Amino acid sequence: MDEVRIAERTRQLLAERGLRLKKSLGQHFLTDRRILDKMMEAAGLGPEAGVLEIGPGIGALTERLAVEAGQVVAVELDERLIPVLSSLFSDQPHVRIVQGDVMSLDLSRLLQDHLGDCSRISVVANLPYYVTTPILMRLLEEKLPLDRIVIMIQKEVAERLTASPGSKAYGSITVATRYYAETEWVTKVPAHVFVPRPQVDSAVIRLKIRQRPPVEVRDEALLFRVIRAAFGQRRKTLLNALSTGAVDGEGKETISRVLSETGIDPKRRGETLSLEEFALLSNRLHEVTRN
Ligand SMILES: C[S@@+](CC[C@H](N)C(=O)[O-])C[C@H]1O[C@@H](n2cnc3c(N)ncnc32)[C@H](O)[C@@H]1O
Repeated sequence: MDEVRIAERTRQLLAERGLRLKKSLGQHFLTDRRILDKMMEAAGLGPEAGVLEIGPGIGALTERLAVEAGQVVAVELDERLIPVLSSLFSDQPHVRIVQGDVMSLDLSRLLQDHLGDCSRISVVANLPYYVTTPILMRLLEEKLPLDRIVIMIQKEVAERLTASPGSKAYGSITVATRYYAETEWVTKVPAHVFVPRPQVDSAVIRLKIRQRPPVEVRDEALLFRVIRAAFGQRRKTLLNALSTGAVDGEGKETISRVLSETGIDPKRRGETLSLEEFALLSNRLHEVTRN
């Protein structure tokens, strides 16, 4: 089906059910088959693969996942969409629809209950934009048994997640994400392929979850505090940004010593540091402040 026909079908389905879309829930439905093709290619599914979809809407992506994956569990917050989804997949027992908020559900349990028999599990989703970052950080920080995450998100956020050190888009979320996953750009998605059309462009990115972090870190929580502090005051030098007490109350003297011992120029700005340098810094800080 081409884009215009899918868009028509989407509008018709919504009209038949008397559904008015909720902007507050980020309800923009995808109508472009070629974008779905690219998402499927990036996800590399198969009969042994299980998929968690977040926000199935009226099932544009779910229909493709049902064909390409062995098991699918799709979590939708909007109760009004559940009957639409249930009737669409009533004869496909390998697709389970769960009503709930992905931010409060027990995801580890959900994956175990529905996808426990799959040899690998991916998240594939066109995420609601108002809650993209919290969802992504939850998926990563909980260390769920995931292999890949293929998500459509706001283009600016995709640029942040795939940015290089020193670039304008590089931020604390770039570094934090890199600790858990290898992040790649898949494709840009123009606003006109959605019904209704959002105000911003989107993009699809892929995260390959790492078996183990690429750097050795003594204290993960401290690493993330250092990253947040360094980016919290982007205009300041590293020495000044980290000496405001934001990292465990440490003052200028300790921070200066740690920077000199790790060979990191105190005049650099936080946004130029790589994950490896943040790890070096937080490990040294851990040693110095522990003794
Ligand atoms: C951008 S739409 C994607 C719809 C569909 N997957 C598509 O591609 O056409 C996001 C969907 O996420 C749902 N949603 C919003 N917040 C949610 C949450 N906290 N938990 C689960 N689903 C949510 C919305 O109701 C909406 O259906």
